[in-house]
Amino acid sequence: MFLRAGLAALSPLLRSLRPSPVAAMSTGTFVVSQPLNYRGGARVEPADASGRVIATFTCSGEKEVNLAVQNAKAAFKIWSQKSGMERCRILLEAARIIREREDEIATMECINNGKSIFEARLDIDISWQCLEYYAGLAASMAGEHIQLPGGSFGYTRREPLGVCVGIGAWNYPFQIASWKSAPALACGNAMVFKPSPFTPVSALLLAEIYSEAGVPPGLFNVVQGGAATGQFLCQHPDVAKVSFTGSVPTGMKIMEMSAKGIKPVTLELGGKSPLIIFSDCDMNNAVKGALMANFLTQGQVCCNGTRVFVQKEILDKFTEEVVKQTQRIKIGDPLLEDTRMGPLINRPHLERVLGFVKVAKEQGAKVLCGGDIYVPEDPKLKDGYYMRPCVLTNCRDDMTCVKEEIFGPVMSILSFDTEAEVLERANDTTFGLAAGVFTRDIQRAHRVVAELQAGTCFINNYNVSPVELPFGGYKKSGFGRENGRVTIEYYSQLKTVCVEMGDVESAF
Ligand SMILES: NC(=O)C1=CN([C@@H]2O[C@H](COP(=O)(O)OP(=O)(O)OC[C@H]3O[C@@H](n4cnc5c(N)ncnc54)[C@H](O)[C@@H]3O)[C@@H](O)[C@H]2O)C=CC1
Ligand SMILES: C[N+](C)(C)CCCC(=O)O
Repeated sequence: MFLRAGLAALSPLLRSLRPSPVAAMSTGTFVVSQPLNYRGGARVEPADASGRVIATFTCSGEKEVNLAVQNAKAAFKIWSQKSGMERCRILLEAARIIREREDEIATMECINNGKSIFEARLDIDISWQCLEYYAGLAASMAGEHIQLPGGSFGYTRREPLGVCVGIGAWNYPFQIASWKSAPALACGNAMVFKPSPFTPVSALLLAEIYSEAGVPPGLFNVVQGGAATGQFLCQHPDVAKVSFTGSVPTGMKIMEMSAKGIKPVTLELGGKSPLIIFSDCDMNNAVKGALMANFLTQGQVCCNGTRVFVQKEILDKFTEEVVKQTQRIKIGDPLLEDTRMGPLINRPHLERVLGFVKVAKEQGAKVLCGGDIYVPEDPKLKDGYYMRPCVLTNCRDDMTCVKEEIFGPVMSILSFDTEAEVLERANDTTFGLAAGVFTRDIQRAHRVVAELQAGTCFINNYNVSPVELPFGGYKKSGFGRENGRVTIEYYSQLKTVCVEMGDVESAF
């Protein structure tokens, strides 16, 4: 059931883990027959005899989760003893292999998720850059030395946490596995990663690449499954930390389970981010920014700027240009070079997104383009989950399409008069993942982002993600950060060592 959904754009079947070379037209079929768990440095079938079979993979149960954690514990003993430089070399080698195999991995990701091959390549670039970045930081992880009276002193050691769990969403499968594992491994941890059951195949490639690069067997393991498998992982007593990307309701459950074991969590959850376009913006860039903020990965992006606030003076011109460019987006077979939008992740999600458009119309919004099913000319793709990207206008702040995360290609345009007014409206949400502002006035740009309640803000661009910059949310969009130097702190702990150089002055 799950797997069919993830690959439905091309075929419900999976044939071989290595995709056949892609010519001008997609073959439309893809079948995986190799095991999709990775434990102790090799592909394995889950040990659970009674596991529930979903398409071609078996959900991992408690026994398999235990085995994966045991393998990770054993590898942690070896890995955590290595110097930062040793870890750096291996991570750099893994980054090099990803780069070398970029086309193969991108093709796999495209089939895995349905995003265009063009975008999948960008995801793979960001992934190897993330490994390179944390490889570079591995050797500089250090504590401090603190002088105390009488020649005594203290020092701190930055130590790994142990076995970390990564639980991924389906929108950026390979990238999420990289964003979680690269800092974890750089800090000396081991990881058990559970991909979304909708996109199970690409994390395995990362596991094999880590092994090929020289990590000890068991350092990075993949267990397949859904909520039940995720729960076994979160509740496992030997798991030291959970890093999660997904929806707010699941994030709450993860936090609850982790609380019982006093485990730190990183939560990268959803959003309903504002993008504010002032009348003094560079119009071309603002229009491009609005498309970047809404239509990557078929709009299924947590940090998308889906509430586009446009200052009244330029509303008509901006809207006209956005609609023109949205209508030009090439939808279709994601494996073709000129495609920019593939299918949504599965049928229920497509119906959910179309449902949001329907409600928007009922509540008075006007559909300027798209918002309906798209049937590609290629007969092999006619049952795919395609929809045309949608631009809504006449929106009000109280409409469902403006309040709730749609997670699809639906942009809501709202108009505003003043800076103070737009700030209040932009912040009037329980989410706080990202926000953006387009203006030529630099004072205003910085003043506005200082007031925006969001963990990641963009000035005069949107949805770029250099790995050097921390990424994460405020409010219900979660906490903890991914990427950037700060993430080292989320995958390590500080030990204080107090050293006495004199005699013990006893109170007794
Ligand atoms: N922040 C983001 O990037 C994402 C947000 N979403 C939002 O969530 C909605 C639903 O998408 P889903 O894939 O169903 O997200 P989800 O939050 O249910 O699942 C994300 C991951 O958590 C796992 N999981 C689910 N329940 C769990 C539990 N009780 N314990 C441990 N792990 C558990 C899933 O198997 C998956 O690997 C989307 O429509 C979208 O609104 C979805 C994907 C990514
Ligand atoms: C790469 N980027 C910034 C477009 C999205 C990354 C966050 C996500 O997992 O949705």
